Amino acid sequence: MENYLDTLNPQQYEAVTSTEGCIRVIAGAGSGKTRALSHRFAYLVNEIGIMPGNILCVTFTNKSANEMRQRIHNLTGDNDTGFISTFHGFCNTILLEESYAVSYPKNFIVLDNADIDEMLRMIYEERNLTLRHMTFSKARDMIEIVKLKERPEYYLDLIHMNVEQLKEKYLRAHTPKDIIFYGYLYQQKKCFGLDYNDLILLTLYIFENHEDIKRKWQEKLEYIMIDEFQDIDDLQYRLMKVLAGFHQNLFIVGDPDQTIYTWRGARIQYLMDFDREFPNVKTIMMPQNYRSTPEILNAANSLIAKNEQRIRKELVPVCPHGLAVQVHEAKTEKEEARWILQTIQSLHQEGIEYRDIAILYRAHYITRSIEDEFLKEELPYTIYSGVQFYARMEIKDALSYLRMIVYKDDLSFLRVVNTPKRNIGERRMKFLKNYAEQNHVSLYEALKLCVDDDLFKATKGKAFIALIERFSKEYPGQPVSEVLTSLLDQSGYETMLRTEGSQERLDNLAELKQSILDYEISCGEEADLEHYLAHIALFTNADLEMKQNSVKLMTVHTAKGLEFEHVFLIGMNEGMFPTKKVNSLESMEEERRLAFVAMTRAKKSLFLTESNGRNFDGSPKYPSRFILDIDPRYLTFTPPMSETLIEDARQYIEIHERFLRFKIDQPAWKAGDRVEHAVFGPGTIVDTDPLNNVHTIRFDKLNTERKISYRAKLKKIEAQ
Ligand SMILES: Nc1ncnc2c1ncn2[C@@H]1O[C@H](COP(=O)(O)OP(=O)(O)OP(=O)(O)O)[C@@H](O)[C@H]1O
Repeated sequence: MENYLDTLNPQQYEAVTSTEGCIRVIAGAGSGKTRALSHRFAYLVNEIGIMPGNILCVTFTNKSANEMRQRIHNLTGDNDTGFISTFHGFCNTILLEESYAVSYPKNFIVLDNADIDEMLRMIYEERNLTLRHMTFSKARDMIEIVKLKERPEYYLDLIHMNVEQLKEKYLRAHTPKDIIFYGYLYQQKKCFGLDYNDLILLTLYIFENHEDIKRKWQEKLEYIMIDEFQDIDDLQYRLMKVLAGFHQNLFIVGDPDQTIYTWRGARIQYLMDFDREFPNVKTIMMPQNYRSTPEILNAANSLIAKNEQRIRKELVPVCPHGLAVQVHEAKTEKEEARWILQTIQSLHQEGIEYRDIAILYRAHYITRSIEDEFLKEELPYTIYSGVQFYARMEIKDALSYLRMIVYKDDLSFLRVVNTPKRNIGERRMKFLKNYAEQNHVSLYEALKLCVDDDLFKATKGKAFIALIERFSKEYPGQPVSEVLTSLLDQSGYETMLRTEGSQERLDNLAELKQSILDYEISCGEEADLEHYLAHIALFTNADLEMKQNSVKLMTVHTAKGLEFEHVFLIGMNEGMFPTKKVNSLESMEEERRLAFVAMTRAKKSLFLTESNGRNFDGSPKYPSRFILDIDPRYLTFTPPMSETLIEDARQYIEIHERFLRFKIDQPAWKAGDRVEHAVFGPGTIVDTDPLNNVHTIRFDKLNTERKISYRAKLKKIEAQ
């Protein structure tokens, strides 16, 4: 049998066999990072004899964790694949053991967006807020920003305050922002719900305050490996440092050209400064690319070379030659979609499977015209990460039923008690809420205590309680997939969908059951219901298996880490890719890296498409600067682009670049600051919007507020 180590190139081999101390691998796209990581894990286990449970391998998504687990299983033959998870997933695992240290029960709930929305709904209802005050998605963003930036100590409230104290704080809040924020903390504490930030912060808190617990985990983790290190953020970095504090065996892999999460707090500096932060770091470079043809790599290399803030490195092709990268310019968006469809049809006629084709784009809205064409011609396609699969109504309902039989928590109760209808509508629910509040019991307990009252006579409350009690007793030891199947059947949920004729929803449930089966197979013994529920909130749409034989449509962010035989990168117009939102040179460089990530997903062929015409605001459409950045020797244009269009585009891009280069050398103003404007005189900053580079200022002499660009010179008026 071929030794698994023989499949590695010299750099990969070095990375795999350098086990002690701090190792940094700077690797290019498609250079076999995943291969290096999985083989290193296998090497530690097979050759050195390390126990898998003493290795932590951190991946960026659950999907990559699953893939990694599978690969490692194949290499080691061992069912115990140690800790392979995201940072959040790993904190979840730690908290399942240690949450008592912050007085949280073992059955805390990991909240996903839909849970948070459910809480927001309650808060809005209670405090008469409407979506006009803030949409749910803005409220979620606001909560995250407040947690990360404005009140980073918030978690101390969550840990030290009891429900009553948090409720006090919530009731005392009077601005919509405070009401929502404290309402959310109160709701969180009520059901011991934790969101992604809390998972990491609570873990860090426990480590900082409990030396024994910290030491236990540090000693356990003899080897730590981290993938996609270029996208690590502050909290994750802090956590990593603590975890590696004892054995100091840290292996990190990253590609500075693939940082695409700066907007979410990723700091590439951690990768670049790693050798200064840690002792005796060994750096290994992996430039060979095994994925793409030299034609694709030449084009990608010449694009990324345009970034100024960058360490120069080129991807070195290993694959044989293929076709040139094709650029297609269409007259309209509709024609662009039509061309894509026809090209896919002819690829298919040549024997290429639909599943090997991916369409990538910067933002979702662009898929509409593609979908129109595909639907007309019945070309099979799947959109990834549109509405999050796990956020779909029927999926949430099904998971809430599962959660209900384990946790009997209020959130799940609210979702399922009257779905299907059990005649427990608004009035009865209000009664239950009051009762629960006054008697300090959960809603489910309240129903159990009141079900014999007259108010509940005409309901199916009793049957619901019997169902939950029966399943609560019976689920331990049963496979999750079986529990779910009978629960959906006996609760009447599936019948309800069938009566409604919701075939799509039934199909989604079938998909969920399939994903649970896959989960059971990949997790082995750990696959009990509690474990499943503890991890489900961390799953995302991208984690679902991409099984169907259909063309895949997804954003470039979703495509990160994936590869496809044939890639169409579409909507390559100024304002779309790069997006309009770019407002600094740094974010333009991040945008270019994103285009680089997109191009390097392709193995055999790559098509870049764009269209003429006008944008929504009436301005003319230009081809993306990223197309013009690529050395034309590496592109074939079908049809050739008009010289005047290229000229106009270049002019537009030059002006835009000049604007981006314009340095804002102002002190950072904040709301409340008194400033002097050259024309309007003194005023007070009401708000500042760094995304659009604009302040809102109330000038003493004007009746209404003005939006003033960061470009305007302002002088500080010192307080008297
Ligand atoms: N030594 C090797 N010999 C042959 N093929 C290899 C070798 N190393 C990796 N490959 C192949 O190259 C491709 C890319 O590998 P992998 O997905 O591990 O890259 P990556 O560095 O994680 O990519 P990216 O960062 O772009 O997502 C895979 O198809 C893999 O099988």
